[in-house]
Amino acid sequence: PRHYVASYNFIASGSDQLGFTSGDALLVHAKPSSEWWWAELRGVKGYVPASYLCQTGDAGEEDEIEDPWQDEEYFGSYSTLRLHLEMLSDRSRTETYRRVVVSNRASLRNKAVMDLGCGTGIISLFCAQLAQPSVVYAVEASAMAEYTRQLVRQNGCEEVIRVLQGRGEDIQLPGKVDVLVSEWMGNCLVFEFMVESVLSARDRWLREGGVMWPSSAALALAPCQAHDYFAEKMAFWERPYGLDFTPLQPLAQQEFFTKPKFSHVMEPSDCLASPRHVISLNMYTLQIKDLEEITGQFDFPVETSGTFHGFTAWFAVYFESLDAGGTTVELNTGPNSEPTHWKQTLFMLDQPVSLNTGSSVTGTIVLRRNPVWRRHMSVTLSWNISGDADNWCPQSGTKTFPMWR
Ligand SMILES: NC(=[NH2+])NCCC[C@H]1O[C@@H](n2cnc3c(N)ncnc32)[C@H](O)[C@@H]1O
Repeated sequence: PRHYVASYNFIASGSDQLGFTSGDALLVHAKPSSEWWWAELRGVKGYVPASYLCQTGDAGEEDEIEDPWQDEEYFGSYSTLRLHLEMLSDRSRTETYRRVVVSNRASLRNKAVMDLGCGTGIISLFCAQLAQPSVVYAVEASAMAEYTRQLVRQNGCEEVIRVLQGRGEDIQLPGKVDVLVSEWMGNCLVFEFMVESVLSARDRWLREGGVMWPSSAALALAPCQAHDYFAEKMAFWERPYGLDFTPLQPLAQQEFFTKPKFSHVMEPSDCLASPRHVISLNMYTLQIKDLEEITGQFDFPVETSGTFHGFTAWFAVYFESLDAGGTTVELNTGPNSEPTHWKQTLFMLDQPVSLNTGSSVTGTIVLRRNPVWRRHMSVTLSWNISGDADNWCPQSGTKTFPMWR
């Protein structure tokens, strides 16, 4: 963050704007655009007009406008093998995409396909190797694209696959495509918000009546116990080495339970109620503006008495057949399916609550996209425990988890 002083008064006109008086010292946290910056004044944050401010201290040295998509860091992370190895090593994920190609091989004949965010090109290679599309546009923004070209040649697919290095938003295709396939899913389905790039490519390049793979997506949720995680991060401070370290527990709650826990492996037996799909996305009708705030409702009848430590979330995506009436292929990242590299995401409550069968946990989940950092979001879970008269614990609560900003 950098210090600026206000040269003029500014009256805020939107709920997300920050008003100030000439002479105020503001802290600028981010510069998502050259017109509006994200700043703080006396603990309040909001958008401010950049032209009203001038830098204090080392004036003149203008720091670069930060990219709200953090594309340099994002695509940088995909230019090394680490993430590609993780994804390719995820057999459930990769075999599912292969199964989609194989079960649609006849209908893929002579079709034009776009593989958005192809990475090493695995999906494109499946298409060219296991079916006979007329062309596959393999689009990849990171430096990996150079190697993807080599892999295409190495596997004799250069007749069919054309690797285009660039962002899906920027590249030009010679024509529209019949199928838009992508592996865009992040934690809690939308983290990283690559889904926006997929929708942008759909609107630009998918022909009328073309097919989206995945065709739909769902976020699943369940109230759960997480005894191991709670013991490891919170109960630990009760009596380490015979000493009482409980004054550290508020710190532990802040440090370990404020953000969601990625890559959590939940046992099916940890579920206190049958998991539900709380959010469903239709990839044909979903609009980019819908991504700003996605809300789901839930009502979980408690089936297993136990300790309600938090909620666990995961996703499933569905690939409809190119043939009317053909079978839909599912990729499910939940605790009852083949493990995947996404595993599940655990949201820990501040205080565990004991739950008895007969009660129910009802409430909402809201995914709110970060207005400044466009690949980030927050998840707000609000719950109400009803139908358990003899329970003295707090009956309702709400908690907002940043992912990550
Ligand atoms: N499932 C995920 N969470 N990530 C897996 C796919 C991500 C791959 O798509 C590439 N990628 C991501 N966004 C884009 C984009 N807009 N244009 C081109 N390539 C992209 C990225 O460089 C990486 O190789």
